[in-house]
Amino acid sequence: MKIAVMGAGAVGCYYGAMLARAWHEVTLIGRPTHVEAMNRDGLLLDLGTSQEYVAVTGSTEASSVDGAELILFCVKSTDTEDAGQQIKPFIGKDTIILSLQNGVDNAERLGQVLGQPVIPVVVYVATSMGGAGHVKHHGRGELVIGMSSQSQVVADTLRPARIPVEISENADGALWAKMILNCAYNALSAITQTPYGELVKQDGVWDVMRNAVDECLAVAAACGVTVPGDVWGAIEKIVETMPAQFSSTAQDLARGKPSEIDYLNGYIVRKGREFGIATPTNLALHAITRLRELKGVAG
Ligand SMILES: NC(=O)C1=CN([C@@H]2O[C@H](COP(=O)(O)OP(=O)(O)OC[C@H]3O[C@@H](n4cnc5c(N)ncnc54)[C@H](OP(=O)(O)O)[C@@H]3O)[C@@H](O)[C@H]2O)C=CC1
Ligand SMILES: CC(C)(CO)C(=O)C(=O)O
Repeated sequence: MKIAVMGAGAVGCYYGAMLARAWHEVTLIGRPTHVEAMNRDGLLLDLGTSQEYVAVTGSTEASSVDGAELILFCVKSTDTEDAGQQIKPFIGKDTIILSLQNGVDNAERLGQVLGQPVIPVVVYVATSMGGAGHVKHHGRGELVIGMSSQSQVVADTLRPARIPVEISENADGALWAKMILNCAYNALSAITQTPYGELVKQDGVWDVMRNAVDECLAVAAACGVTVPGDVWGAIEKIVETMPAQFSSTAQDLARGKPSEIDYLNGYIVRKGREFGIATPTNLALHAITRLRELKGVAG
């Protein structure tokens, strides 16, 4: 299949590499340094225990989505509208579009820009960029994709490429479950530049997280969302499974990059206002993270 990835970063490069390894024709659209490295050497897929160069086509041009049957949209939530506008003129009417992004409203926002349906995907993977054209896989890789007439084709394409896929009637709920976990950890880790294991040792931190989560659940209920699974159990598990991890928001701030906080705690605050639900903990976490973002973490 002809596949384009919009946003050749940690997530886009990982799934792009897995698909290219399974003999799909993959074009990754990204920034010049990554694109040059991928076109020169191939994309280095670093699985920890093994490394291999995968043949892909790199491009800096959004027009390279032209002719793609499947698009994986993998930019940060802050870039959804811009990147969507860039690819819009080149998308076919039957092209399948997946949003592989955190936050709960990217598929909807992208769909509004493109004027065609976008399938939301919950991404359970840990990846990072190790340098130009070098993606590191740290664990997991499963995707939960929303139900649509195109979802079975997507699953049949991804599964043989060793990408575990579940089609869910409640992908929105699963996106919320992940966002609630992000609302509990990301801002606290970012503001204090502290890994999770250390964070929760401080008196009161579990209480702050519990308050943030209760607010999120109240807002989810007002939005008519059923959040699946044991939300608090999943939050407790993070400390056990990744005590040394800094949140992606902490990493963004440390690198001086815009974070996705407006689409995490910030989203809860906006939705809370809409429904008349007080969200003081999320409000404080969002505002302080934004201030740290503006001033820089060393400031
Ligand atoms: N990394 C992970 O392990 C996980 C990430 N996620 C989610 O997946 C999404 C993607 O995250 P991740 O891959 O880590 O982010 P990255 O920042 O690594 O990747 C996004 C890439 O897209 C590039 N980009 C943005 N806009 C354009 C554009 N218009 N044209 C070309 N390139 C563009 C960015 O460049 P630049 O930075 O220069 O703007 C960046 O290189 C996020 O929503 C994240 O929360 C979900 C689960 C796990
Ligand atoms: C799961 C968690 C909290 C892991 O760090 C994450 O998704 C993030 O950092 O954004």
